[in-house]
Amino acid sequence: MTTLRIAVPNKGSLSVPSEQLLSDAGYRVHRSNRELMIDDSRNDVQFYFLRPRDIAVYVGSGTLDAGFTGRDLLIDADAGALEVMALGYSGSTFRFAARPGTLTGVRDLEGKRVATSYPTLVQKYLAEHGVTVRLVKLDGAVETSVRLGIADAVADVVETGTSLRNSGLEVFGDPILTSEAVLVERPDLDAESRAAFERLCRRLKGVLIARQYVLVDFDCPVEAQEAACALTPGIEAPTISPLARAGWVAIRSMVPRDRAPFVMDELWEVGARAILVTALESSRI
Ligand SMILES: Nc1ncnc2c1ncn2[C@@H]1O[C@H](COP(=O)(O)OP(=O)(O)OP(=O)(O)O)[C@@H](O)[C@H]1O
Ligand SMILES: O=P(O)(O)OC[C@H]1O[C@H](OP(=O)(O)OP(=O)(O)O)[C@H](O)[C@@H]1O
Ligand SMILES: [Mg+2]
Repeated sequence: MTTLRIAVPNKGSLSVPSEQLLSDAGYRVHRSNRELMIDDSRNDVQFYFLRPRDIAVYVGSGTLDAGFTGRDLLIDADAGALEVMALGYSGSTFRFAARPGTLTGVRDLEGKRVATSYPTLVQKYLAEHGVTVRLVKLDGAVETSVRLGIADAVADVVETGTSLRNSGLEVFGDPILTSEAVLVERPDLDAESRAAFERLCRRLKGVLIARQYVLVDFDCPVEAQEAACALTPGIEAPTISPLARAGWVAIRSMVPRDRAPFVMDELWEVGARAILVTALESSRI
């Protein structure tokens, strides 16, 4: 059995939720003493804890088989790692920003000084739009650069927008990118590693689906069965079981978590009773 070598962020926004996802998927990933590597031999996996920015470099070069990173970091690394699955956390947009009223679109940036810690991502976008700028490469706290006079605009990660507001800046133009945490793979996985990697993907997907859905059980008069199933089509199809009460059936189905309260109201309206919602721990769909 081959051992899959996986890169996990050692700090920053991606670190805790990546560890949580792996742990929920049954992997032993928790570091008690800031270990640099954990050998989860029961699952034939080794976890390497690396700087988020470096993960796509290790995976792109084939040194490690897979990794957890951000889509923006992946594109900025431009190292050949491939996005396989969006993971639904550490969401952000990547935007241009400047002093309010000074710039309105990407074309206004021609010849201007643009500060960023994602130079490759920004250059790629500007090249696609035929715009040439003077890039100012910074390590962080990019928003401060305009006030200090080193740049005319910034290109940076925006989550809540608080950092921009606090620096007196405003986004302009279209979003450069919508980002979230992603699972990446090396470009040349061999057949044996691929089988192990696909097992990892199934496990992660199982947890992501369990987070997105709840299980809804309810009793339903036979004459309302069709209307109830239309409200709860599930992923495949609802399960219908006989009930020890003439004229009634029991129905079980998966419902998107954020829709559950509305579906419960609508089921009640069509005559369903004893409506129960249960959280899922994991799944294999
Ligand atoms: N509020 C946020 N600030 C920074 N990055 C965020 C935020 N929300 C989501 N992200 C995503 O997290 C990744 C950046 O992680 P990284 O660890 O480099 O920066 P960080 O979370 O700001 O940590 P630090 O600056 O403390 O090192 C990117 O994919 C980015 O899109
Ligand atoms: O839209 P917001 O919710 O304000 O989040 C986005 C900001 O957070 C991050 O900065 P961080 O605090 O990590 O500092 P850094 O720029 O030095 O990494 C990021 O670089 C943005 O500046
Ligand atoms: Mg940061």
